[in-house]
Amino acid sequence: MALISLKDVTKIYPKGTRPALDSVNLQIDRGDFVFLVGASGSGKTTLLRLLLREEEATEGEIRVAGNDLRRLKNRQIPLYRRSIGFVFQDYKLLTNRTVWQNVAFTLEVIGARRSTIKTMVPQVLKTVGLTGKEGNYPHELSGGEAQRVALARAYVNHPGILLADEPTGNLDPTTSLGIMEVLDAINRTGTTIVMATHNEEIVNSMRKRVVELHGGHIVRDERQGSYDSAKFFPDADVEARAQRALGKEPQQRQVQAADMATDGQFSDAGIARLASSVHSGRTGRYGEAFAPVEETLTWGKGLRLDEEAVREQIAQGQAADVEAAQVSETSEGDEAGEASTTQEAQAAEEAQRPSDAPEEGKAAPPVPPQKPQGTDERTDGIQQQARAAAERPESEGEQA
Ligand SMILES: Nc1ncnc2c1ncn2[C@@H]1O[C@H](COP(=O)(O)OP(=O)(O)OP(=O)(O)O)[C@@H](O)[C@H]1O
Repeated sequence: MALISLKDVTKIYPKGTRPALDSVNLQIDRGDFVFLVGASGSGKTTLLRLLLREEEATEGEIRVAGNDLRRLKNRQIPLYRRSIGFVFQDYKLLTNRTVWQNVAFTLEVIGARRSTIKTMVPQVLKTVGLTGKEGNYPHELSGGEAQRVALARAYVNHPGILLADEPTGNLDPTTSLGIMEVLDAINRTGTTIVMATHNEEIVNSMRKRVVELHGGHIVRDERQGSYDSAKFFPDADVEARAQRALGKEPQQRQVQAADMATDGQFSDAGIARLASSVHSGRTGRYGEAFAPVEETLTWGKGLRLDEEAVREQIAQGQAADVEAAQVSETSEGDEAGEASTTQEAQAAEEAQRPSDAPEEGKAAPPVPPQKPQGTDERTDGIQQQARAAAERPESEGEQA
């Protein structure tokens, strides 16, 4: 049975003029790595939000690891979400906590033992390449490092499923490569990954399953797919036609050259292709190999109900010890002039954990955690391959 299954799922937002998702059917197996692609507004984020149960489907059935999301009661949602890692484009780190504390927090709220935390946090920080940065606060990190903390936090309790919405959206090509290495390593431990992206370089290099949305419909589902933004961005199409009109062949897709440059040399061909492409210095249609997407993300703004639920609980005196943490997180977000972030909401909802705990037996079973299988070594291996690809003379790639 599929780990994730959507049957005739339609989502119409209260103010939506047309369905954000329209009769979507999708099955994702355990261990899959799925790229969700499609133009802005095609429904990628909506699909992820439905899986996280941040939004409810208007019609249709969604099952995740045996949970029928329609039947999930409000009090079961925090536990359900705890079994899913999620990563956003803009990190959502707790700004008043160090790298170590950000990662440890995820374990603390699920009641992990101090000794477990002491073992797990350094392991995961090593996996994402952040050893040595444990004491840094988020503002003392680069964008790539901050995203690695977000990944570490999403992964530290080895979720069966990791959802990522444009996790490389704000990052430069090399940093994006690092993030993809980590995601690839996480996927190899058995975690199912669903990642929304506009980044054709990544999709074309990694050759994973590609599910393409258009106007809320799935228009393509390929095992080892690619992504050609020319289909979605008229200017790219116009550019190609203009080149033809001038008697020039439009630029070869980078993936072909990258593919040939790395052919047969790396067991981890996807990352190696991406590394080769990134380090070749070739640029995409928009002048950058990894052009940042427009700031159109909507995901992560929908957890207010949970925050309300926490506030209510605090008011009822059920979580007096939680209040200080909740207030400090909220005021921090406010000080930054931002709406409270999903992570903060997650933190708040996680902070409910002690009062939730007795419910655990009744709640939907979490996605079985994945056992780490030498993630560190794999990541090291991938990094070595990436470095090797980076060190290869550029001319090789160009010749290919
Ligand atoms: N909270 C909301 N209320 C009303 N309409 C919404 C809401 N969130 C998204 N939509 C609409 O639903 C459609 C799908 O949006 P969604 O954010 O899922 O697209 P997307 O493919 O993730 O886009 P992007 O790549 O820009 O993030 C869009 O038409 C959008 O305007």
